[in-house]
Amino acid sequence: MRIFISTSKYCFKYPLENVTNGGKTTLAKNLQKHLPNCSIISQDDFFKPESEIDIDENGFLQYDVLEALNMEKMMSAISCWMENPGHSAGPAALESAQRVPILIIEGFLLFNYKPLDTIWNRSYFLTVPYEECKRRRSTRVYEPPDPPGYFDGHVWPMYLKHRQEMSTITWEIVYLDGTRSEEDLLSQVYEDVKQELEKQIAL
Ligand SMILES: Nc1ncnc2c1ncn2[C@@H]1O[C@H](COP(=O)(O)OP(=O)(O)O)[C@@H](O)[C@H]1O
Ligand SMILES: NC(=O)c1ccc[n+]([C@@H]2O[C@H](COP(=O)(O)O)[C@@H](O)[C@H]2O)c1
Repeated sequence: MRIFISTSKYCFKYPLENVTNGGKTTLAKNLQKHLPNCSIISQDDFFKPESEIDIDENGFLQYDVLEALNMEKMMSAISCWMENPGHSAGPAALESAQRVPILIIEGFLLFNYKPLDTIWNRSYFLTVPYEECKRRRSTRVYEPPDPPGYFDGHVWPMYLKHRQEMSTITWEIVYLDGTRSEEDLLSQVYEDVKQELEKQIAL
């Protein structure tokens, strides 16, 4: 997850990322309930249609790679928000930390996409162990649904590859244990965002 809080003076953006089913959508929505001028952009909304997804030698659709996503379209959505952050923000927004526009970008492949590198206030990465991730994934139905063997044959190996690529990242990422309760995770990130807001407002 990445969070971006914005107006021309105060800009806050927060990316939130994790392995599939790590809980980023849940956390982003919980945060939105507590942050009055908060928008969410979800990477999941930018998957290409099935007909444009590559298939590997095992017949698995290659959904867990950047090429499966229309990232240009997602960047346009982010630019759009930045040009006009938070629909309800007027000049009064700048006087109150509560009303400062905030953008949360949540996705499972954000940190290895170079154009997104520079624009964040804070970056979060939710982790969950293999067994828990596999268990949570088995309860979800995607369109198209996962065929047998998909988690071990595509999803998890792609996640490990992505984590490997992340080892070269130099900016700070806050790692969150995705097995903690929703309330705990919300409270940690909310406090963090509040502090960041107060710091920015004081500048
Ligand atoms: N902190 C948590 N503890 C236990 N289960 C969780 C937690 N957060 C989310 N979940 C569950 O995990 C599944 C995936 O959550 P979701 O937020 O959609 O993950 P993601 O967006 O990372 O794929 C859902 O069934 C959700 O209820
Ligand atoms: N939204 C879609 O079109 C679609 C289709 C098939 C699989 N998926 C899965 O979505 C996952 C990413 O989303 P989550 O992080 O919400 O689980 C990927 O692991 C991918 O395999 C999405």
